[in-house]
Amino acid sequence: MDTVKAPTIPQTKQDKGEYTNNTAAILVDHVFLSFGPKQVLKDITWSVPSGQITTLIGPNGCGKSTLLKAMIGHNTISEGSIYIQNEPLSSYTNKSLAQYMAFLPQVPDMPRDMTVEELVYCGRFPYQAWWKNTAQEDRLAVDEALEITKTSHLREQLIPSLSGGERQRVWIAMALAQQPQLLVLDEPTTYLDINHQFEIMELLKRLNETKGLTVLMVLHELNLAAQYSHHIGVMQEGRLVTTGSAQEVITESLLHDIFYVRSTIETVDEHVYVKIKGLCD
Ligand SMILES: Nc1ncnc2c1ncn2[C@@H]1O[C@H](COP(=O)(O)OP(=O)(O)OP(=O)(O)O)[C@@H](O)[C@H]1O
Repeated sequence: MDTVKAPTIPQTKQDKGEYTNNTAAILVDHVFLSFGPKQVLKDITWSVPSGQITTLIGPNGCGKSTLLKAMIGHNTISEGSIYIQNEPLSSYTNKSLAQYMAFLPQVPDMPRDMTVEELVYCGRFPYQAWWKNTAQEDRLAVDEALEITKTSHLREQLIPSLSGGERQRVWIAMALAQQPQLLVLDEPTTYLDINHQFEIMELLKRLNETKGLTVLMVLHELNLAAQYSHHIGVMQEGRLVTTGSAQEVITESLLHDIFYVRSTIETVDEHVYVKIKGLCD
């Protein structure tokens, strides 16, 4: 590992002592990213706290997926630095990174002729080596992942035959078989009905609470983001415009300025509920 350590990033929340660099799962330091002449990420500095659920929100095309992929090394940044657990991202091998984090893209490639069990076994790839027999550990990890995601009964079923909700749980099972400390998901509730959206959120919450899994995701549904996130980052036109708890971040004026909608925000027992009334005039 490289000896370069992550810098101290003065952000409002960190200044308040709410979390520190020591607990940063990922730290983004003055990151810029361009695709050809198009600058998509503009001077982003952010710390994703370990052991928490962090969500990135923002309008279509503002750069959320691009930032997410940059944070896990799938997009090459033009300027700035990214640190994973205080070590430069560049000091990780693909394998060591895959043992630390699992990534679920927005639309994962769908293997046509694989069963659920075979797919979940793919999550064990980072642990395989020719000199090691990991069969027993692999089986335990796969069984546990299937059990946690309530997909054991689907073991023998082919992936294309699953419903949207089942498929999403199976992808999460594959990610869990990877035994990551950090799970990164790009819009995990897309295409799911409201019941299955909550089911996925409850699963992530349970994993966070019982296994200490750090979760970083992109969500469009503001009520889910508000209800399930400890920490929220808001993007607009390639910039991270604000970060904080749902109560701090999700306000009527923010929804007006960022999404151009009129809303009412209600807080009940410290939970934030968003009611969208319509477009701004
Ligand atoms: N590989 C690429 N090459 C060129 N432009 C890209 C590439 N990937 C993303 N972009 C552009 O970068 C901008 C941000 O895209 P990104 O997917 O990060 O937005 P997003 O906030 O995740 O959007 P959405 O909410 O619609 O998924 C868009 O204008 C997109 O066209």
